[in-house]
Parts: sequence; structure tokens; C-alpha cells
Amino acid sequence: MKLLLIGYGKMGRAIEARAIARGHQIVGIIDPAHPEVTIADFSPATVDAAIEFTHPDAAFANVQACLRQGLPVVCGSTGWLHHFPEAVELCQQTDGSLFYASNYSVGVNLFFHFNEYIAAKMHQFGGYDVQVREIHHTQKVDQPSGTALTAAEAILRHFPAKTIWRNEEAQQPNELAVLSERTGQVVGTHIVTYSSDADSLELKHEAHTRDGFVDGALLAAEWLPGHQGVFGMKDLLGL
Ligand SMILES: NC(=O)C1=CN([C@@H]2O[C@H](COP(=O)(O)OP(=O)(O)OC[C@H]3O[C@@H](n4cnc5c(N)ncnc54)[C@H](OP(=O)(O)O)[C@@H]3O)[C@@H](O)[C@H]2O)C=CC1
Ligand SMILES: O=C(O)C1=N[C@H](C(=O)O)C[C@H](O)C1
Repeated sequence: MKLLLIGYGKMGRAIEARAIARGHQIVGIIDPAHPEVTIADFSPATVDAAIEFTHPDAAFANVQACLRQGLPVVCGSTGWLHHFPEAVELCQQTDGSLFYASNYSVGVNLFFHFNEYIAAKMHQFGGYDVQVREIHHTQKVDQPSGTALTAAEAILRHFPAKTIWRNEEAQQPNELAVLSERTGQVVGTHIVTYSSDADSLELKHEAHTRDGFVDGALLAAEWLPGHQGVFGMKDLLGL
């Protein structure tokens, strides 16, 4: 496949290496260090899919540019989802292809799946409180992490005792604490803890390397061309 990389940081470089090893061709790299190359230079004739891992402030404009150019786009950037409804609308208007996941690792998507199940059961049986924690490297600019927010939003949907999340300790019983920690080079750890006076149940995902994110993003890029609309890992993995 002919891939356009948007963002050439930790994820962009790791995706480049893995993509080439899988036989793909990198036809362009969009990087602030080379402002002369822009998304507008590419078209469906030259690109099968774009893969976007940049920055919360840059992602939406990049997704818009891809959709306007008719490029299927796989986006992994976090911290821009307040614009997601606009991205969905533009995707519909342009008959485009957009794939988004706050976390591309298969393990995390199973973690999301089981978290939804457990949240619903905990609500049904009662007696438990719940908290989300995420730990990442100190270069991460957004908090809470996109992954923690996906897990928190699922808890709000399936565990109605929690109606709102906050990025600190809960002050009221209806508040879901989503706690963030930044330390060292931690790739990404997410923990959901359900606790009662009697016992605790912890669901934990710990990324050891970025390989899981990279492989998932490449799988999405291989799958997306030919699929029109807005998709996520549930579509790809059949969850
Ligand atoms: N969904 C998932 O599975 C995962 C998501 N992420 C998310 O992906 C994003 C990137 O992560 P990561 O690679 O670790 O971050 P890095 O900071 O290592 O890399 C981001 C890169 O994007 C560049 N950049 C900034 N603005 C633009 C722009 N307008 N166009 C093109 N490139 C730009 C930066 O350049 P410069 O430094 O010059 O500004 C930098 O090289 C984050 O939002 C992170 O949360 C990360 C891992 C997994
Ligand atoms: O910035 C990161 O590194 C990561 N970001 C994503 C997030 O915000 O959830 C995914 C992963 O945890 C790594």
C-alpha cells in the first residue's frame, strides 16, 4: 500500500519502520520540520491511506485536510475529540473514510470490551464504587489520556450511579475519578478499579512497547480503503 504519514514523532517513526517491514511504501511524510510538504500535495492517485499521529491541536485540521483531498485517514491522535462531530459531518459530506481509535492495541480494545460488561454487571448487582487511573511518560501533553476517557465514557453509559468524570479525586458519589500520573518513559498503563467494603476487582492494561499501537494502526490502514464512513476498532475486530 501507498501510505502517507502525518506526524513523524514516536508513533510516526515506529509506524514507518513496521510499514516498510510489511511491504508498504511510504509516499510522503507530513512533519513541521518540512513545511514545504503538505497534505494538499497528495490525492487518491498517490495515496491509499494516511496515518495521523500528531498533537491534540493539529489532529482535526489534518483529518479535515485528508477528507477534503479524498484520502482515507486513520487517526490516532488524542485530545481533539471535541471536534469529532464536525469530522463525522465532513466525512459524510465528502463520502470519505475516517478511522479513529483512542488506542489501537488489540489488548486495550479487549480491556474496553470487558470494562463495558463489568460496568453493566456492577450496576446491576450494586455495592461497588469505580475509579479510572492512567500512567504515561512525561512527554505526553494531554490528560486524561484518550484511552482513559474512552473507558470513563463507557462507565458513564453503563454504570448510571456515575454521571460525570473529573480528572482528580471524586468529591461527590456521582463523580467518576479519572486520575492521571506522568512518570519516566511509561508507554501507557490503564487501570479500572471497582471496589466495595468486601472486595476489589481491577482491570489493568499495561503496554510494554508501542508495537501494539503500531500494528493496530497498520491493520486499520490496510482495512480502511473501500470502506466509506466513520469506523473504529469494534468494526475492525468484530467486538
Ligand atoms: N491511538 C493510539 O493508539 C495512540 C495514540 N497516541 C497519540 O498520538 C499522538 C502522537 O503521539 P506520539 O507520536 O507519541 O507524539 P510525539 O510528540 O512523539 O510526535 C508527534 C509529532 O507530531 C508532530 N506534529 C505536530 N503538529 C503537527 C502537524 N500539524 N502536522 C504534522 N505533524 C505535526 C510533532 O512535531 P514537532 O515535535 O515538531 O511539533 C511530532 O513530531 C498523541 O496525541 C498521542 O496521545 C500515541 C500512541 C498510541
Ligand atoms: O501519548 C501516548 O503515548 C499514548 N496516548 C494514547 C492515549 O492518550 O490514550 C494511547 C496510549 O496510551 C499512548
